Amino acid sequence: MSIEVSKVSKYYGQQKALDEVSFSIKAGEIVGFLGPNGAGKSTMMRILTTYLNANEGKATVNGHDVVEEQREVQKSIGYLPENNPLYPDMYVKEYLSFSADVFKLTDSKKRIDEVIEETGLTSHVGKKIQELSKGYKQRVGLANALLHEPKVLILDEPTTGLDPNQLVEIRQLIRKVGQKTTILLSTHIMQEVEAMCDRVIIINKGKIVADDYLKNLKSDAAQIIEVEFDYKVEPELLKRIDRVREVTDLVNSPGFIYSLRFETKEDMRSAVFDFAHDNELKILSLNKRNKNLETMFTELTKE
Ligand SMILES: Nc1ncnc2c1ncn2[C@@H]1O[C@H](COP(=O)(O)OP(=O)(O)OP(=O)(O)O)[C@@H](O)[C@H]1O
Repeated sequence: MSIEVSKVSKYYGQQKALDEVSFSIKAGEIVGFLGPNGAGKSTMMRILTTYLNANEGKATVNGHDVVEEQREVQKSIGYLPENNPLYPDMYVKEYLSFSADVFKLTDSKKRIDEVIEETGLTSHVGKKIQELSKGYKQRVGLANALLHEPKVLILDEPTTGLDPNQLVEIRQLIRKVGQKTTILLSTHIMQEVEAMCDRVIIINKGKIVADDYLKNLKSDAAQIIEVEFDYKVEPELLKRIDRVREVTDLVNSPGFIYSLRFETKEDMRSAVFDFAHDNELKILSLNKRNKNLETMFTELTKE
């Protein structure tokens, strides 16, 4: 296992930021660590990168204990912290050389050129970091995290503050890096996970509330049918349709539109047509969509 976390708890004073968190990540996986603000993502990442100690539980990275073998963990892990701390006055190459010295890399010149190439920084090496766009600053942060060829990369909200074009580029870069490296990345945006990850671990208020591969979560997704009738219908009546879980009267829309949520993979549109026929209603429009992962995330992390 690349990362193994077992019943880790962390307190800040009285506050429990992590509550018996357990998960394991196999070599080669790209895993999204998803949760709303304050869920405990950064705290977990700081524990894995040895910057913070847990109060209870055990965590290992590449088989090394994060408390007992900190040096070994640091050697085998690349970390891009939230807010990507860089030295704005340094030139890109100068900064990477400085980091390589800190890491005590041998043959650092060759390795620096490799990471510059890998992260698409070639045309920007002669620039000062402060002159770079946010997207290119993230590339420098990634290049820095990759310098010592870590087996595991930990990226804390790597795409925060990027514009849509930069977002696409950094996501592609992370996917590319993920072909050779195990990645755990945190975010509070579900689409982000869909764009980059094979698997998602959802954390809320310090507890893991879901941990699965995206392909499984997608196949479990329920369906939502939005239907417009020619007449007002009591939601209670709509709840009698077979397998309806929830009825929402979309009162803000013009017309009589209702959203019906079904917990089944079977296409339920014909049941809605039958309902309209039996109740002498006409269907003016009908729209079926699968419950997306965004909805699932909202449900799992609501107050
Ligand atoms: N140094 C600290 N001292 C006290 N409380 C802290 C400290 N760091 C984090 N916390 C609290 O612990 C909880 C978890 O915080 P953490 O930063 O790990 O969450 P997060 O999921 O990374 O959030 P965000 O997405 O906002 O970065 C929050 O309630 C936060 O206020």
